[in-house]
Amino acid sequence: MAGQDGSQTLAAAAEPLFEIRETPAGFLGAFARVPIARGTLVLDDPPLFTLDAPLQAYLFQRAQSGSGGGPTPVEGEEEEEEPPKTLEEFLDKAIRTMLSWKTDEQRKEFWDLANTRPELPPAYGIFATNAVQTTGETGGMFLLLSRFNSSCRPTLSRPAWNPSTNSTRLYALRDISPGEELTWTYLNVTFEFEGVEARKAEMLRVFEFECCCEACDDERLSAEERAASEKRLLRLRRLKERIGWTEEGRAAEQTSGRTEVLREMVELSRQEGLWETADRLEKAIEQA
Ligand SMILES: C[S@@+](CC[C@H](N)C(=O)[O-])C[C@H]1O[C@@H](n2cnc3c(N)ncnc32)[C@H](O)[C@@H]1O
Repeated sequence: MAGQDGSQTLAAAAEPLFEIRETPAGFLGAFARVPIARGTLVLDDPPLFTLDAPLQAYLFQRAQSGSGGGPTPVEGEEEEEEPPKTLEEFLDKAIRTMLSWKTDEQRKEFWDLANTRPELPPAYGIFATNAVQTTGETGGMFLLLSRFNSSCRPTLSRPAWNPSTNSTRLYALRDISPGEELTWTYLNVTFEFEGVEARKAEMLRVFEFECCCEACDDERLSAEERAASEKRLLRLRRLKERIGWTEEGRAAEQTSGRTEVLREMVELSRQEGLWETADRLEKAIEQA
């Protein structure tokens, strides 16, 4: 797909790190083209535009109350269109305005993105399907990041907004082989659930899709692997409860056996493919 490979993102790399192509599930995703070492900056993507939700809600309210949603139009440039009746229509219009400032190619790439929210006005539907938080309640629309799928065993870190480069970044959590899918976890709490079904239900509730990643899809996971995964997740959850992560729990951090519990959690996280969790737990051991 034109303009949708890693060469755009990391111009310094000798070869593009990834390509965008169809996944076995039939939608698009990002795949490693070359071996990628753990810790590599895989994506550094500036937003096409951002949308500040509270500001937009405020402007919509102002427009509704008749105090105007923007500057007073000059003679001959009054709005001819019907004013938006709902916040969704208002946001859709704001997005279309921002798109009008972009190039034809950028607009095309935006309109080609996935839209799993057909109940919404179309530009806002694309935004709702793909946007990722930058800071506070601001959502960023990223043309490349939007092609990266979710996995409950992600190969990449969660998007980190970098205010100095005005871009969001993804790093490799482990060594990645050519052909492997590059994913991050849309849900940040992969072992907070009473098993895989509860996690899938939460994905459906929050993101409105049935997760078919390698950790969730029964077609990609044997019954034994699934049972082992369930067992690990449950054990992780129990151990986490035992040592506690609240301020209260921290007070009890030095209780005997805590380091052993953390070590067991690191091992279980690695076996489960939760590399970021394993790293965080290792840091906690170092700091103890
Ligand atoms: C940000 S887009 C990712 C790229 C998208 N697959 C595409 O074709 O452009 C998010 C959408 O991709 C799909 N998706 C991402 N991760 C998924 C997963 N683990 N299981 C099922 N669908 C997923 C969902 O439809 C979701 O709304």
